[in-house]
Parts: sequence; structure tokens; C-alpha cells
Amino acid sequence: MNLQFPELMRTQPYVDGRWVQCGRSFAVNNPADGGKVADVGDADVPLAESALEAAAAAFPAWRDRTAAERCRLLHRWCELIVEHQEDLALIITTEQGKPLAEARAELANAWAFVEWFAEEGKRVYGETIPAPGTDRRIVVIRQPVGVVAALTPWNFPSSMITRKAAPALAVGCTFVLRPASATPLSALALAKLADMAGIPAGVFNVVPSSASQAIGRLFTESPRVAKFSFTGSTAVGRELMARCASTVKRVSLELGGNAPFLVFDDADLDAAVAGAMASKYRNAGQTCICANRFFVQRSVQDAFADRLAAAVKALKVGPGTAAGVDIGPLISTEALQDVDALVRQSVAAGATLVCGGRPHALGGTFYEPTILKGVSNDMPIAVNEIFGPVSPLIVFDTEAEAVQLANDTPYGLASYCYARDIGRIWRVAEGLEYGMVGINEAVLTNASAPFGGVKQSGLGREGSRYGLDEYLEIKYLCLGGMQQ
Ligand SMILES: NC(=O)C1=CN([C@@H]2O[C@H](COP(=O)(O)OP(=O)(O)OC[C@H]3O[C@@H](n4cnc5c(N)ncnc54)[C@H](OP(=O)(O)O)[C@@H]3O)[C@@H](O)[C@H]2O)C=CC1
Ligand SMILES: O=C(O)[C@H](O)CS(=O)(=O)O
Repeated sequence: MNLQFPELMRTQPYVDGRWVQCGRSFAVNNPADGGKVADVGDADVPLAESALEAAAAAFPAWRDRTAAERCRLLHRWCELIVEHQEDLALIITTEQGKPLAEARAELANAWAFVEWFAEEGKRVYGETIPAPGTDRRIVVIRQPVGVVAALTPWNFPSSMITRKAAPALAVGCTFVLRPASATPLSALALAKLADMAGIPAGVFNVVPSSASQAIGRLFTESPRVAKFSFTGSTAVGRELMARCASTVKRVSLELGGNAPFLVFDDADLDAAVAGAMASKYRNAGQTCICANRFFVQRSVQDAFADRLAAAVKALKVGPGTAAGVDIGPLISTEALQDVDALVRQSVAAGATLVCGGRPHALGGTFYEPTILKGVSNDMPIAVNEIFGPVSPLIVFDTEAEAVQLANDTPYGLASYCYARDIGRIWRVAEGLEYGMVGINEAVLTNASAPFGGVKQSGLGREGSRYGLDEYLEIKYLCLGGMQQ
């Protein structure tokens, strides 16, 4: 990898302000060609335990700094991320596969979370409450929970990390991160920049490891960890949440999705198609908030399908570093096989291919951008989170039917509605059982908004002032002896 600042290429765990040599390593490969990118130090449980110890030791001093001091350091971290964004984007694309333009967009989100919480951390307000008697005063203060342990996924190797670490550090928590083994390099580069920003030793620690289950058990069961934050699949999140019960930890979960994308007969179809492309095909469909099922009102189904097909057929598939590429590789051979199986099973169940529908001629883990029509809500492609560049089209007749079909899933993360009648928009937005509703807009993520799901898509919110609450405890002070 040809970096302007080669120091950003870190391959060892970062614990207590030091880069730790490990006896074992694991390979990080480029999904575009399967080639090895790096061998990364494989942190074991004892090393992860020492990271928790370092975070616990660093907590009192970090907590006791003023919010202004902590936030100044976060601002410096943000400045360094911005300064090194080209290198960071290349690292993302090399280890994860997404087109460079999308990697740059991810980084803009990543530093936006740092910038937002570098300011929000100075607004951790308490309150006084009118007391029931003259003998006392009631005061509420908010304090940092303590040591935070986090597990993050491979699909957004930078922004999923700052979305957790920034609020945690801003309020005075310390942080230990195990990134996905497919994409640890972005996390280690962020650690390098945190170190350069002057964030003290022990405050931000990164333990890349192939031992996801063992370290997951440590993070969820260690009494040193006050708060566990996870982003990933619902299946894994459910298991980890259960493990947190043994120490009654605070838990945040950003899990899987099955986003409905509703197109009504009064929608601006060009806007709906643009939104569909932005939502569905971003990161080759590997995002938790990708449109996963397209519900199109019968009278506009052909017009929408034709315009969508024209746009999908124009997508360029290739390595993320190549100019003009829209769709990069899927993260792994298993991911490719899973997507292809969902398509084939649904065609076998009666769906019709409009375009794509098979692994791309480029080979490797590239998949053809695909549209299926004649899909029903019970087909595999509609029941499962696709995590690939496939648009299933489902027809509906009435507004009530559309909302009922959209809600018929255990997931509740993102949803989308394209319509122009204000009454319809309000009725549908209120009726959708999701944490987020995009109304004539499909790009939801920004640091100022509360990102998160309901049902089995998660617990808590990330971003916005609500994202700060995940790392704070409320304390009630009762000041007695006030009577004269
Ligand atoms: N709601 C949200 O904001 C987001 C949700 N997701 C969801 O995540 C899924 C795809 O991401 P993916 O990484 O495959 O999800 P996984 O749940 O497989 O993995 C997420 C993280 O957990 C680790 N992990 C996996 N199994 C265990 C385990 N048993 N114990 C401890 N850690 C474990 C993984 O490590 P390793 O990979 O090294 O095994 C990875 O770091 C999709 O369902 C997607 O919807 C993804 C991004 C954002
Ligand atoms: O799907 C994800 O991993 C991210 O949450 C998507 S986004 O919030 O970065 O757009």
C-alpha cells in the first residue's frame, strides 16, 4: 500500500500507549484479489485482559480531566483524521474492498462523529429538581460509566469505531476495541492518530485478534468492563447480550436490518430510483441500513422497475481502487455464496430476474448488481438480510398492506418511504416499526442524528445527544439538613 504517511500502517496491538509485539499473527487480505495485505499481531486473551487493566487504570485521571481538556484532544484527533484522510481511505478500500469514493465518504462520517462529540462532551448537563420539602435539595448529575469494551464489524472499518469511541472518550470513559479480523488496519491507523493527538496511554486501546469468541467472552463477562458496545449481526449480538447478564453490564447493540423501501403511486419516481441506488448498492449492499425489500405500488411498478434497471445496468463493477467503480467485491467467498444462494432459491420459488443474478465474470468475490421482480415477502431474498447488491421488488395495492408487509420482520432498523401526500407520509412514518425512517431520502447517517433500531435490530442510539447517554450514568444527590 503506497501511503503518504507510512507510519499509519500499524500491524501490532495498541495497548496502554504501546505497540505490542505478539508471538502469533493473522493475515489480512484484499477482497478485490485475495492478496495478502499484512500480517497483524494476534492479541490473545491475556493481552486483551491487560488492555482492560490499562483502561481501568487510566479511567480516574481521564474522568477527572475537564470536558474541555478531553474535547480539545478529540478535536486534535479529528484534525489528524482529516489530514490523513487519503491514506485512511486507501487502507479502508484495501482491507474492505469498497470504492475509494465510498471510503472517503465513510471517513467523513468517521471524523464527523469525533467532531460532534468533541463538542457534545461539553454539554453533559445535570439538573436540580424542586424538592418535596424545605429540608432538602434534589440534584441530578451525570457521570461516565467507566471502562467500555467494543466489538465492531468489517463493513465500515473506521466509522463504526469512532461512532462508539468518540462519545465514550468525550464523557470520560476509557475504551478497549476488538475490530473485525477482516479489517483491523483501519482501527490501528486510528489508534496511531489518537496517540499522535495526545490521547493518554490506556484511554484508547485496540486488540486485533483472530479469537473473536474468546475475547467476546472476556469483554462481556469481565467485571472491569462497565459497558459493552457491539455492532454486528443479530445472531451474535443476542449471544453477547446474554453473556453481559452475569455482570449486569450496560449494553448497546447495533444489529442487523431488513429495510423496507416503499414507493407509492404519488412518489417522485426519479427521486425514488436515486434513493434506491444510494441505499441499496452502497458498499455493494453490505450495510445494515441498505434497502432490503422494495415495496412498489402496483400502478407504478413497471415505471419504477424500468428506471431502476437502467440505473443498475449502468453500474461499474471492479476493484475499489479503480477509477469510476461503483461496486466493489463482497467481503468473502462465503458472503458471495450466501448472496447467490438467496437469489437462486428465490428464483426457484417464483421470482424473475430482471438483471444480474450470478457471480460476476471478474471472478473472486464480485457479484453482478441484480434486480428480482415478482418477489413475495416470504421468499428467502425477502426474509433474510441480503448483504449484497440485490434488489427484490414486491408489489402492493394499499397503504395498509404496504405497512403490514414492511413490518412483517423481526428487524426494525432503517426504513424508507417515497411519497408526496403529507397525510400518507405521516401515517406511514408513524406506522413503520423501525428506529429510523427516511422520507424521500435514503442517506440517513450523520453524527447529529440518533442512529439505531428497535425489535431485534438493537438497543440504544449512536450519534446525536442521545448517543452520549449510552456512556453516562445518572446520579441522584439528596442534600438534606437544609431547614433553618
Ligand atoms: N446496526 C448497525 O449499525 C450495523 C449492523 N451490522 C450487521 O452486522 C452483520 C454483518 O457484519 P459481520 O461482521 O458479519 O457481523 P458479525 O456479527 O459476524 O461480526 C461482528 C463482529 O463480532 C465479531 N464476532 C463474530 N462472532 C462473534 C462471537 N461469537 N463472539 C464475539 N465476537 C464475535 C466479529 O469478529 P470476526 O469478524 O473477526 O469474526 C466482528 O468483529 C450484518 O448483520 C449487519 O446488518 C453491520 C454494521 C452496522
Ligand atoms: O451499515 C452499517 O454498518 C452502517 O451503520 C451504515 S452507515 O451508518 O455508516 O451508513
